[in-house]
Amino acid sequence: MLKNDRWIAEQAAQGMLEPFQKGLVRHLDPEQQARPVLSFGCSSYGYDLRLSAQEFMIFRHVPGTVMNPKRFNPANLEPTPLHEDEDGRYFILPAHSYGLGVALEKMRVPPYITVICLGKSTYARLGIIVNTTPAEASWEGHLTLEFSNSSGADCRIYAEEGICQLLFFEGDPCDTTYSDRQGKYQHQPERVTLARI
Ligand SMILES: O=c1ccn([C@H]2C[C@H](O)[C@@H](COP(=O)(O)OP(=O)(O)OP(=O)(O)O)O2)c(=O)[nH]1
Repeated sequence: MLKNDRWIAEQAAQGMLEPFQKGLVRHLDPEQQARPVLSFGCSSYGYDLRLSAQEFMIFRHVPGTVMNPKRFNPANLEPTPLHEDEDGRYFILPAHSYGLGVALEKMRVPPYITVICLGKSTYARLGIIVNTTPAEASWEGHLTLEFSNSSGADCRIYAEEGICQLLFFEGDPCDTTYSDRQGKYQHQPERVTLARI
């Protein structure tokens, strides 16, 4: 079953999401409608995560090499700077490129839950595709987030604002959780975690 806002708030109080924002935030100063932000926080049946300002990396071609998921070469990734102006803090994902960021929130997935991560409509309308795969039962840490800019224009990706939406699905109890099998991506810090084998 897809879990609702009440359940998400109850679980967040027990550590599922830190920090937790009850209700969707659309302005940093709601009183004055000052500085609109890409929305984040709890929605009816999901939670919109924020992108951390800590780090954003972009893939580049290293001449003469082919990427190998069994031997990932960190030289294929280049950190990109954080910019700031009156609209907020942001990274730039160039046209037709692929980038990795990290979620600001720490997650602790309950043992009977699978979390699906999807994009936000506002970014989707600009050609940004979120490629994040499910977060598994009893996985803990900061999600590494994967983005493709499928458009022909460079795009701002705002830090500390909404970046993707989580859906929480309850399943029948499983025999072995991600924590039980000591998965290699357990306890990711608030930094981009590279592919491992
Ligand atoms: O985009 C993603 C997707 C998942 N995760 C985290 C949560 C998830 O529970 C864990 C492992 O993901 P998955 O099982 O898909 O990884 P795998 O490639 O199958 O590796 P493993 O052998 O550890 O399962 O990594 C991320 O940080 N970012």
